[in-house]
Amino acid sequence: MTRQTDLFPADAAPAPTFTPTREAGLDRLRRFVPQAGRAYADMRNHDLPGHPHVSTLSPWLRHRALTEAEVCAAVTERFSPATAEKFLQEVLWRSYFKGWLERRPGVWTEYQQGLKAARNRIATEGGLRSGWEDACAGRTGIEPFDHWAQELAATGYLHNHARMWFASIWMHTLRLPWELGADFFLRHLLDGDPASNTLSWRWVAGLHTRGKTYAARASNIAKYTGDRFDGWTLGHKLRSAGEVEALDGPAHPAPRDMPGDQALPTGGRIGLLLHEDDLHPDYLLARGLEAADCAALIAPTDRSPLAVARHVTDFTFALAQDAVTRQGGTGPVTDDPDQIAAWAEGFDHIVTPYAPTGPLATKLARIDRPMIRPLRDWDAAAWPHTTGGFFKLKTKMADILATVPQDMGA
Ligand SMILES: Cc1cc2nc3c(=O)[nH]c(=O)nc-3n(C[C@H](O)[C@H](O)[C@H](O)COP(=O)(O)OP(=O)(O)OC[C@H]3O[C@@H](n4cnc5c(N)ncnc54)[C@H](O)[C@@H]3O)c2cc1C
Repeated sequence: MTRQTDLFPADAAPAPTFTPTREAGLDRLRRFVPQAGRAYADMRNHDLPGHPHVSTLSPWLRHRALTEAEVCAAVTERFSPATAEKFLQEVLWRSYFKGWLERRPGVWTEYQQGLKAARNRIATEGGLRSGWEDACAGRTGIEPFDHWAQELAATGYLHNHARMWFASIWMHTLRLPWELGADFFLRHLLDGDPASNTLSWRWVAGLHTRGKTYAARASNIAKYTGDRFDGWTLGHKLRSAGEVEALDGPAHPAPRDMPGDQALPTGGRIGLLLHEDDLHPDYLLARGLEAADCAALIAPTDRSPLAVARHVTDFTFALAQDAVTRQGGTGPVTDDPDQIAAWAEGFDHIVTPYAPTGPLATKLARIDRPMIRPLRDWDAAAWPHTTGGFFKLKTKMADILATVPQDMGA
């Protein structure tokens, strides 16, 4: 998936690879843990070749092939929560976005409508279309931006700081609709997530924290990329902070109620349906689930109306297959809800992890069959505090970490 070009010199540290198994995720976690304390707090903002200062765990976390609880457990076994606070907070950002969107599913629909409108515009506005094509292909002439576009397409991953700079340049300097940028990310990121991606793009646009936008600065890019890019030239190409304006949009909808937990059935033949949003049924097994078989539903191609990168579909499929195999399952691993419906006929009950707002939940809803959807303790603890800003959730970190043993089924 990676390629060598001027932007990927042969002597640079190799890009991380993402093997689609839980074992590979656990191995990445074991190697990262010693760095999750002060080293992470000091260095996490540096976007350097090989990404040595961050965990690169997101492709596994996004699909819950590794869970937030077990990642936090591994880190807090080594460091006190105070020493690892920065890292633990980043994991909580994921829970914040997942809960925020779950409580306001209309924002996902609004994004999809915005994307449709933006695609209509590129069908009729030639200038916009070529600007969008150049941005996706990494040929805008803005050197770091072009590098990140190519890095994303080649590796399926971008550092958080690069994502922020990229999104800012996309909408504030290139003046492209933010929804097209969010779509470009979703089509290529192995960790592409309806909540983290949509809400992060909205945050850079000034739509999440209303009126507060993020401006990419040349000096900041130069500093945190190890001076790989010429900051002086870049400074003349980027719109300055004073020229960057927050976008306007409708007010946030009021949060809907928390989803309830559901008890496991006490008898009958049970089929366990895993899915791309939760591939590790540790909490269900700990609650006493005894399933006769296991299958998995995925929806990577539903991330976008455009073609989703092959590395995304392959990764998602293989990770789901790995999860079913680990459970000794013989059921289908598929993006076809009809196949799942046919498999489900062999059982009295279907149990499936609660699926949050996004393409998978939409697909799951097309299966005309009642399902039991237990909620993870982690989500049950975090999501009630996602009705406002991140700060509210951050203050609940100790309570959320307290759910780790139940969530992991320890
Ligand atoms: C415009 C934009 C789009 C993004 N799109 C996605 C996306 O589609 N999917 C996704 O998982 N993350 C997304 N993020 C958040 C973040 O960039 C990635 O989670 C992070 O870079 C993943 O790399 P890592 O595993 O090395 O992170 P680490 O720094 O090692 O953090 C550990 C874990 O914490 C979580 N995390 C860290 N930072 C954030 C954050 N800012 N928001 C939410 N969760 C976070 C991730 O699960 C990550 O694996 C986006 C950020 C921006 C600015």
